[in-house]
Amino acid sequence: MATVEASGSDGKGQGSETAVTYYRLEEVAKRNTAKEIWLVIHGRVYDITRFLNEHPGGEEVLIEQAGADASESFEDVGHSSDAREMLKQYYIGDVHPSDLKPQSGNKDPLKSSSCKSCWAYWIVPIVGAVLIGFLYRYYMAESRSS
Ligand code: HEM
Repeated sequence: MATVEASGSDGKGQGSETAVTYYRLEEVAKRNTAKEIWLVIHGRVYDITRFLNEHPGGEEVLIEQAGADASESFEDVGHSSDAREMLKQYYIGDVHPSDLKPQSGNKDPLKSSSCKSCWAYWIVPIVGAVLIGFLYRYYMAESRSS
C-alpha cells in the first residue's frame, strides 16, 4: 500500500507544497512485467511503462531493471541532462523512508556497517602513528647510549 504524506520537509524540491506518495520496495518489485514497469532511481519511484518503446537505449535494459533500484545502471550509462529531465514525467512518488538505504535512512552511524566517519577509522591510524613515534625515539635513545 502506498502512503501519502504532505511534503515540504524532505528537501528534495519536487514541489514542496504537494503531497508525496510513498511506496514500499516490495510494492515496486511487483511492477516488473512488460504491462507495468516501475523502477527506483535515487530514492524516487518511476512508472516507465509508457516509456518502454521510446527509450533510446532499448526496452531490454529497462525490463532487466524492472521493479528494482536502477540508480547504479542509470548512472553507469552516463545519461545526459535531457535524460534526467525526462525522468520527471514518469515520477510517481518516493521510496518509503523505512526502505531507504542506511546512508540516508539510518540515523545511528555507529550501527552502520558502511560507517566511514566512525571514530575507529581515524583513531586507529593516529594511535598507530604515535606508537611508532615513541618506539622510534626509544630505539634512537638506546642506540645513542650504547
Ligand atoms: C526512466 C529512466 C530512463 C530514462 C528517462 C532514460 C533516458 C535515456 C535517453 C534520453 C537516452 C539517450 C542518451 C542520453 O540522452 O543520455 C538513453 C540512452 C540509454 N539508456 Fe536510458 N534512460 C532511463 C533508464 C535507463 C536504465 C535503467 C538503463 C539501464 C541500463 C538505461 C540504459 C541506457 C542505454 C544503454 C542507453 C544507450 C546509451 C548509448 O547509446 O550511448 N537507461 N536513455
